[in-house]
Amino acid sequence: MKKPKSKQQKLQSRTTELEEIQLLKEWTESCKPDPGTNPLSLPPLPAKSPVGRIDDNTFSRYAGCAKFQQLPISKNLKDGLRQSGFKNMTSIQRAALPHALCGRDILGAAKTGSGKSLAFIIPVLPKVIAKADGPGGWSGSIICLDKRIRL
Ligand SMILES: Nc1ncnc2c1ncn2[C@@H]1O[C@H](COP(=O)(O)OP(=O)(O)OP(=O)(O)O)[C@@H](O)[C@H]1O
Repeated sequence: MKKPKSKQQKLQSRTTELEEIQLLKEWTESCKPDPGTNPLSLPPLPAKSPVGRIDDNTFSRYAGCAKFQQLPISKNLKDGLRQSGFKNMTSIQRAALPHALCGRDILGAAKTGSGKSLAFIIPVLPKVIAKADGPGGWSGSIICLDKRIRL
């Protein structure tokens, strides 16, 4: 059984989490794709190119990247995706995620089973986690207008 974390350990891990959130914010902001552009028109990152912070003021490009591991999302989320077998993004994910992660509204359409769910869930999770301990708690809304709800 896992030993419960001490108060000190909990504080340390929350501090690390907040540092990561700050880093992801800087990364997301500094490499925003131009509004209205289609990330699918950009080439994927070369296979072995560095991901994340490259030097003090430079981060890797995430628009056009083809792998979840190249996105500015937390290590926990990347681990979860990898453990679930998600490695390469589908086209709708590649097109939507770079804009959605930097806070833009997206209107996307893609056929059934093309991976739309992860395209809208991944951008919501970091916001929910960042606000988990803040005032007002956390929330996210997903409005589904499909035949199950119209019943
Ligand atoms: N990048 C990916 N790599 C591999 N499998 C994926 C990926 N993204 C989603 N999937 C899988 O593809 C299947 C369909 O995904 P999902 O349900 O998100 O599609 P959808 O476009 O939202 O479908 P619907 O139109 O029915 O709502 C699921 O089994 C999901 O786990």
